[in-house]
Amino acid sequence: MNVEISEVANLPTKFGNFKIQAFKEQLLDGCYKEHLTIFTDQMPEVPIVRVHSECLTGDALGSCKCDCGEQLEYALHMIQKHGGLVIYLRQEGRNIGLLNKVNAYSLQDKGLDTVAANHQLGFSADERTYEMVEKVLAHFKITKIRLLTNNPKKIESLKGVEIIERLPIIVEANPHNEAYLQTKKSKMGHLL
Ligand SMILES: Nc1nc2c(ncn2[C@@H]2O[C@H](COP(=O)(O)OP(=O)(O)OP(=O)(O)O)[C@@H](O)[C@H]2O)c(=O)[nH]1
Ligand SMILES: [Zn+2]
Repeated sequence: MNVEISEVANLPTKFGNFKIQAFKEQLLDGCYKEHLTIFTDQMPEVPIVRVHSECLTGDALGSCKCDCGEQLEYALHMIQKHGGLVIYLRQEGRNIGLLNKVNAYSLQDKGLDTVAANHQLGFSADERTYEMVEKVLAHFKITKIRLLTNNPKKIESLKGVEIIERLPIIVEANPHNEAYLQTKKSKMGHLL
């Protein structure tokens, strides 16, 4: 995997002061994906790590259809308090991309759930991979983590690191994401 790594820069936020560093992943087809790490100056020996997948609608637009935006805020808050890092992976729509995610949302408007909509479009329920996480953690010389997730598949998929503890990342449901969260629990095995 060919990865270009940026310098470290300061990022003051409403959650406190962080550092950021970008990782540009060269893909086989000549395209690239730019990921971001957001981390604290002080890092405990076993830091809290959140592997967050891009959700433009949830992270930036305040969408109520999912729990992504609130999970990101929770993660930044936790990391600011206890030390650690967020690995923000550009795997929009569980890696089907923004255009396909909007098509999936359109199918959900017609009654399909989040998994069935992906299948209808010819994708699996979750198309993400996590090789980048191994690369990032090696860069930070992190070998043991406390992982913020409810997703058992994510825990299984992370290689090259010892997950000392899983920390739940549960945010309150709302009328728009109740069915989505239920599907994540029943069809994708999320620990909700
Ligand atoms: N294809 C698709 N992607 C979605 C949908 N809703 C959210 N996403 C994407 O799902 C990703 C987040 O995954 P989640 O399944 O919510 O959570 P997770 O990261 O697997 O698990 P946690 O670590 O517990 O949060 C982001 O990339 C979102 O863009 C949807 O209805 N369809
Ligand atoms: Zn989302």
